[in-house]
Amino acid sequence: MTQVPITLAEATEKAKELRIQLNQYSHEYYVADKPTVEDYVYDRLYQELSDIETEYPDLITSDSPTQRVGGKILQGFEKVTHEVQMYSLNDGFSKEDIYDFDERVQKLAGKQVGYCCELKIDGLAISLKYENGKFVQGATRGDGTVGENITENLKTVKSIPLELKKPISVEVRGECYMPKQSFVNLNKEREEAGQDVFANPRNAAAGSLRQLDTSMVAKRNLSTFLYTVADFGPMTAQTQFDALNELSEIGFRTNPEKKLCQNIDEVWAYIEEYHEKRSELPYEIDGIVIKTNEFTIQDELGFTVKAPRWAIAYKFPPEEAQTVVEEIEWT
Ligand SMILES: NC(=O)c1cnc(OC2CCCC2)nc1N
Repeated sequence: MTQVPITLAEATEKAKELRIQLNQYSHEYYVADKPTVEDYVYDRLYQELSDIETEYPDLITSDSPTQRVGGKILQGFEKVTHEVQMYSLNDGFSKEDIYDFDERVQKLAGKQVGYCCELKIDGLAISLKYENGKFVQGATRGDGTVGENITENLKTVKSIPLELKKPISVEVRGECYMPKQSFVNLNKEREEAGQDVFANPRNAAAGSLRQLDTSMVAKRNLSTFLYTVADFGPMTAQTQFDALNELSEIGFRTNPEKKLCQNIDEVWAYIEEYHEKRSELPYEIDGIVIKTNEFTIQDELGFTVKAPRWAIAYKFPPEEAQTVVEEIEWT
């Protein structure tokens, strides 16, 4: 047990200092993927904060790192109506589909347009709402109009900031996913415990977010990549590429592999590049998402009932079953 400051005033000051320091270390590790301290440094400061909060429970704040471990047992998930519909994507399966998409876009836009290309993360679409910089609501996509309130579960996902770098009110959307290695470890644990294993990381992420015991979610090492701004608040980006950078600046985790392509040939080259690199990535992708970069063009092209006209998802052919080469024990 570390020495707990004797006065409430000292404890209040020390708790605030520790929260800021721990949240910074957590951002570096879980959002920026650039940790600057060893785990034991984090753990020691965490223990100090936890001791102070145990001594002075009134000092616990919603953005304290101690709140990430969950521990609530939920009765169920309330419904949430998305003010801005969460659209799905039209799919393309061939080079021809992608070139046809480009032809349609150029015809509608009346000019050559640039595209923002993003890896298509194979997870679960989520929506995150912030008021004055504080995380206030997290929800699943559901049918695009009505989803489920999974705020308590998403609070345990370390890459989701509980407080933004600016006290702004925005709604953002992205993918919650389980890294490949976490999926392998989880299935190994489940197999050893005689439980059913998950078929793929996407199902494992979905199953984890449906847990009613939030401490279970905290242990599943889920992560996120954010890619859409539904309510811009004071955000100023005028293109998708800039929006991704702005999301990162205010504290969200975004995927670093994005590329701004000047024409569809560059888009196709990007698709081939990441079809090659797919197996090396620490998370599963099932394709590439191609979006017209300028928001003015997106506004011009608009949406069909279910999907934007200004985007298409190129789906990779299903991965050949990985032939696992068993290590032959040579006697
Ligand atoms: N799974 C993904 O990685 C992904 C999915 N969707 C989108 O954008 C859609 C969202 C609504 C209109 C375009 N982008 C992505 N990167």
